[in-house]
Amino acid sequence: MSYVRDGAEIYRRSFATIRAEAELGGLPEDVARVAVRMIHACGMVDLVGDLAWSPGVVAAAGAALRDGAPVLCDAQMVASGVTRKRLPAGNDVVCSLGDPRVPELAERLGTTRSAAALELWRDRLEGSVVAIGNAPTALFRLLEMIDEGAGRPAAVLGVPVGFIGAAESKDALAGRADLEFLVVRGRRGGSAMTAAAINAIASDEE
Ligand SMILES: C/C1=C2N=C(/C=C3N=C(/C(C)=C4\N[C@@](C)([C@@H]5N=C1[C@](C)(CCC(=O)O)[C@H]5CC(=O)O)[C@@](C)(CC(=O)O)[C@@H]4CCC(=O)O)[C@@](C)(CC(=O)O)[C@@H]\3CCC(=O)O)C(C)(C)[C@@H]/2CCC(=O)O
Repeated sequence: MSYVRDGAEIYRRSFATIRAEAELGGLPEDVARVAVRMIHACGMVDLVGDLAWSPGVVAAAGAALRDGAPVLCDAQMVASGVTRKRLPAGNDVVCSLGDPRVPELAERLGTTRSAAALELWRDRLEGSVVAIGNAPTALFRLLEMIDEGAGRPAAVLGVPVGFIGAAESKDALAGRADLEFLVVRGRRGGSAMTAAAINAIASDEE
């Protein structure tokens, strides 16, 4: 059978197709580069219309990563998708969802495990890069924690997917003047897209 077998060539053609088909013209260059990689992860060139961002988000997240900030992820699927060799400072990629304390925390706090797991981020939140790709409750809880005085991340990529709370949690993030953020408005999102955004910000290489 005839098909492309060269990984680098597949990537080159994919990115060229996305740049030809997606309407990237209205995006700042740094956000466009992130959008291309997010589209690459989900195959939906119309994703651009759902993106919302604060003007400094890519620069802030990139600078934080170069300074060694950890990447705090809501789901292991997000953490697994981050390409470690793209990270500029051997950054820690943290997902606390599997910590043995989390089920009891969730029970006590009356919330999901995804939201409860953020309690274990408290000492690392300040200056971090937060990547939420699955759980709307984690994004809601992050905003509550920041309002309660927890550390302020350098940037928040808020891309949870789904039907219950996903759009609302991302609207809440996009309404924040005090945070650098990138969101995909509406129901679309997911771990792969979120990891792709981190990978784009972490390195200029395609
Ligand atoms: C309500 C939840 C949603 N999960 C979605 C989609 C996917 N989730 C997968 C997997 C394997 C996991 N999801 C959990 C995070 C689990 N999912 C939830 C919760 C019940 C609540 C989260 C919330 O509403 O904020 C959540 C459990 C919790 O108590 O927090 C997961 C921890 C469940 C588990 O396996 O224990 C697990 C994450 C594992 C990890 O990576 O660390 C899917 C792969 C579903 C599947 O198995 O088929 C899929 C992945 C989507 C993605 O790209 O990330 C929704 C649709 C996001 C949904 C939330 C919104 C809704 O409208 O329902």
